[in-house]
Amino acid sequence: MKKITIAIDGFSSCGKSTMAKDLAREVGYIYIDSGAMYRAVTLYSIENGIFDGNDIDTEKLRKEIRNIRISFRLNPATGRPDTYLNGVNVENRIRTMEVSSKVSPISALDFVRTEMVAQQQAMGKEKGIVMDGRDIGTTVFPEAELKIFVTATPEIRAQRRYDELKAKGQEASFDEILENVKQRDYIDQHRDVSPLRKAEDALLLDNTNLTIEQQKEWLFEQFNKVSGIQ
Ligand SMILES: Nc1ncnc2c1ncn2[C@@H]1O[C@H](COP(=O)(O)OP(=O)(O)O)[C@@H](O)[C@H]1O
Ligand SMILES: Nc1ccn([C@@H]2O[C@H](COP(=O)(O)OP(=O)(O)O)[C@@H](O)[C@H]2O)c(=O)n1
Repeated sequence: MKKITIAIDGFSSCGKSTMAKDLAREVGYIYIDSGAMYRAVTLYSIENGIFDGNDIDTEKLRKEIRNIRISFRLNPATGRPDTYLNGVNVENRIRTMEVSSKVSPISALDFVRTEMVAQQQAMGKEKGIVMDGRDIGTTVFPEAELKIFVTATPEIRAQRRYDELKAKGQEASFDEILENVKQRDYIDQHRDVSPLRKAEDALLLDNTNLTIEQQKEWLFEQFNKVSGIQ
């Protein structure tokens, strides 16, 4: 069967990467978490003096962006890819609230997006890829054969992220997470470059009332329909 490209976009913390990873593993495709790439650039910026409070030294980041190398390697213990920043595993460090609170302004910078989109398109050259993010169906792979746009209520999304952080033993406040989810949605939807929006040809999935298993089944059905006619 011919390999296709699958783009999964949508709002923060609604389950995009969970369904994308499951599908990729099942059908033997590559999975790329594009949000992890923006999070890695944000971590780099925090650790390299690019932030002064919430102010970003954009000129410094512009000079350094080409030296920020992001890659993914399978973690045999979890069976999932870990994110590497310049060769160092940063999977846990990119998931903190500090990174979450700074990632959307970094992602709004045009030169950051140009670099990340180029890296993402190179990763998907051979097809057989599932990528999730905010602009995959609109900008990174506008020709993707299967496009999904996922949403759920902000409260449900915040609860899911809260449960996840708690399960990992991280300090978390539900109110702070809800505020962050809403703030990121707003910035992501209103930025000038590649704002978060549903591609016209994307299928809409509201998974507020779906379990992980139900949404996985739904995605498989869509995959089988589309890949069957390629
Ligand atoms: N349908 C669902 N019901 C309950 N929890 C879910 C569902 N889908 C995903 N989750 C959980 O919600 C959290 C956020 O999911 P994730 O896939 O990381 O979202 P996203 O990639 O959209 O930010 C994870 O802890 C995941 O296990
Ligand atoms: N393709 C993408 C993916 C993420 N992002 C940015 O990166 C942030 C983190 O993405 P993420 O997918 O890790 O977000 P979560 O919903 O998983 O928390 C988003 O809020 C966006 O600001 C983006 O701009 N474009």
